[in-house]
Amino acid sequence: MPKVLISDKMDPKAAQIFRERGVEVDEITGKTKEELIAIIGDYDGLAIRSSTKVTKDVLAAATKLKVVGRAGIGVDNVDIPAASAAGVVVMNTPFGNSITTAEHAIALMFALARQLPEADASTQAGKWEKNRFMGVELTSKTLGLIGAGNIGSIVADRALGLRMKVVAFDPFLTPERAIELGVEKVDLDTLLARADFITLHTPLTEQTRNILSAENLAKTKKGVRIINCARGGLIDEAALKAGLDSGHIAGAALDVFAEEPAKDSPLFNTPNFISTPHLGASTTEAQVNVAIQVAEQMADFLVSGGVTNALNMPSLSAEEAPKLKPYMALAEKLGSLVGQLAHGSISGISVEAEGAAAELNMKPITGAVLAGFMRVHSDTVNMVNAPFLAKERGLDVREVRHDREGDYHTLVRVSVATRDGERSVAGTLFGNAAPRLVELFGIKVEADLAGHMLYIVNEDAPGFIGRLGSTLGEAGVNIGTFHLGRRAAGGEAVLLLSVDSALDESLLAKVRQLPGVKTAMALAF
Ligand SMILES: NC(=O)C1=CN([C@@H]2O[C@H](COP(=O)(O)OP(=O)(O)OC[C@H]3O[C@@H](n4cnc5c(N)ncnc54)[C@H](O)[C@@H]3O)[C@@H](O)[C@H]2O)C=CC1
Ligand SMILES: O=C(O)C(=O)COP(=O)(O)O
Repeated sequence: MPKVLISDKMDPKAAQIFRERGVEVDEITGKTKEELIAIIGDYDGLAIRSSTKVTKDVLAAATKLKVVGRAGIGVDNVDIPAASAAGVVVMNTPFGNSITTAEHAIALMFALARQLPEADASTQAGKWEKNRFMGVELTSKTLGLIGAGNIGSIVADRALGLRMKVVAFDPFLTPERAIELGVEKVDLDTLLARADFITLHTPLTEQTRNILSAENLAKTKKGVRIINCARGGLIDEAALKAGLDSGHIAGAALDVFAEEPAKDSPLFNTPNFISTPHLGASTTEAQVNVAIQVAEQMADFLVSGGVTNALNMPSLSAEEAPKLKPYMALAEKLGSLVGQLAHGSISGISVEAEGAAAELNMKPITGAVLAGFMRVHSDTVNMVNAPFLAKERGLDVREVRHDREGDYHTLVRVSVATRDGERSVAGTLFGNAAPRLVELFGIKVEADLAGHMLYIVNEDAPGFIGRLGSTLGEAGVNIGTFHLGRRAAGGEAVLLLSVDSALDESLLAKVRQLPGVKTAMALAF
């Protein structure tokens, strides 16, 4: 039974769903990195929010880990390249808390416009300072939206409802989408110069880090009010403090900080500064949404191989997964076979699908081919990291679907480009379930690829099989299955034998000395 650790506070629905789906679950929150490292080796899945940092060290200790599920959106607390390299799928729940977070940004905008926290504190202190608090109206003001994705779009919609004008800076926002949203697409400098309020809704990336730098803050309109419900690193906090102190910035509301938990920020107690402790996603509704979604997605993956909302792997629905499973087993075996047989530098690999296979989602099939192919050289390769490793190694990967009718109802062919030309192997599924090799380097042969195997290329000549049988028998090697194929009578023949024990080099050397043998290799699946 797969086992998941929930390491951040999550709605109880998550644990309930895991259990209902046959996944064992432990909820242990508030662990330090060292404490997490000490226990993570026991788990197949890790369900987190923003507190748990899934670093390289944590991943290195997570020897069984297959999936990290983020009950929320931002995944800047997960080292995704390290997870990909370790073959761990990283998923998030991209929509479950977007409305809630957009509403928090709007709440902070109102709070800034009317100085609600200060007015509240003053009133409850018995001061009744009616003349101290003079707000601004939102109607007709310009809201500058940095990032017009899911949350930014909802913020824009609500702001338009408040009769604000919305200008948006987002390099990926198309003019058509801007029209659909009712916002004006502008460049960053224009936004900075025109906005009365600025709200940030981008992920934290190398491009967005410090997007409101000292230099950019200096370009804002005097009296601007700034809201950040996205990520702390987007704003230079020292420059923000200076802008508030000088009065250039009329107010700032931060839900997120460069360093969290933020316990003694220089911004604290600055007039017109409001803060909340990363509460953007904290509503009952959003937390139930993300808890259910993350648990469903992780259970799908751990129980049936379905992949949804993964950031480092193509999607594979829970309905598709069972259909694709035998194909992935076939693909992995074919990848492994070419990986073991094709020596020397390989510059490209192509995966072709014919018949029923051509109707399927090919990405997982290709991932499995690459995993099988590269696992020959490294034990840590799997479906998740194989495409990344292939890219890193400059391997040219192609996918081809044929709609022609072939000899088999379904066929997957894997070809590699080697120095000696293209080498290809092909396989089918018997009864839609059992992987079977049907072609090896242009020779028709039917074989299961399983366990220890002996691969021989020889000149087809009478008496060879008997001599081979005796050689193996004398060495105490029992033959399980025996598959033979040849180009033409008396021509080159291929033999694939499954044997009950591993073959050692001295036995292979003896086989190579048999008359007519060109190649003899041990294979393992
Ligand atoms: N405070 C909180 O509790 C929460 C914070 N968040 C944060 O909000 C962020 C945004 O969430 P979504 O809208 O769902 O993400 P999204 O991916 O739908 O939208 C992000 C937008 O930012 C844009 N973008 C990327 N690079 C940019 C750049 N250099 N300049 C301007 N725009 C750029 C993208 O094109 C995209 O449209 C998340 O990445 C997360 O960090 C999300 C949920 C809760
Ligand atoms: O979903 C996100 O990106 C968030 O920042 C929400 O964070 P949280 O789950 O509340 O720690």
